[in-house]
Amino acid sequence: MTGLIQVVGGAVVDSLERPETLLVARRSAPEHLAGLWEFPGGKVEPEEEPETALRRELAEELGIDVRLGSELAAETTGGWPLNERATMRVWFAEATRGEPLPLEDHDELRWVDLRDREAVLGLPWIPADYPIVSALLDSVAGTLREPLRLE
Ligand SMILES: Nc1nc2c([nH]c(=O)n2[C@H]2C[C@H](O)[C@@H](COP(=O)(O)OP(=O)(O)OP(=O)(O)O)O2)c(=O)[nH]1
Repeated sequence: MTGLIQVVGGAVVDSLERPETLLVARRSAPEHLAGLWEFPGGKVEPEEEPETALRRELAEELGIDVRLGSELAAETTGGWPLNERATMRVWFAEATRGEPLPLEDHDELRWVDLRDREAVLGLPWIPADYPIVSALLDSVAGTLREPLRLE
C-alpha cells in the first residue's frame, strides 16, 4: 500500500479503432474544481479493481456502459500524479450502451476534436490534467494510423 488515493479516469472516445473525438466533462463541484474540465471518473473503492471502479463511475456519472481499450501509459506505476495525495490511471473507453449525459458531478459534456490540439489544451482543465491530456493527444496522433489496442 502506498497510502495514495487511487483515482481512475475514462478517456471516452467515439471509436477505439478510429478515435476522432474525446468526451470531456465539466465539474460542477466542489467549489474549487467547479467549471474545470476533467476525465469522467473517480476514486477506486477499497477492494475494488481499478477497471471495475472506472466502469462504475462512468455508469453513475454518464449513464453509459463501456468497452475499455488500452491504458494511457503513465510515468509511474500508480498512474499520473494529481497532487501529493492522489494519482490517476486513465483508460481509453468507448460507450457500448447509452448516450453520455451529465447525470452526476458535471454540468456539461463536450465532444472535442482530437486533431485540434490547441482547442483541447485550451480548455480550462483541472491543472494536474494538462500533462495527461497532452500525452493522450500524442498517443492518439499515433493511432490515427494504428488502432488502439483492445482489451
Ligand atoms: N474524475 C477525475 N478526478 C480528477 C481528475 N483530475 C484530478 O485532479 N482529479 C481529482 C479531483 C478529485 O480530487 C479526485 C477525484 O475525486 P472525485 O470527486 O471525482 O471522486 P468520486 O467520484 O469517487 O467522489 P467522492 O465519492 O469522493 O465524492 O481527483 C480527472 O481528470 N478526473
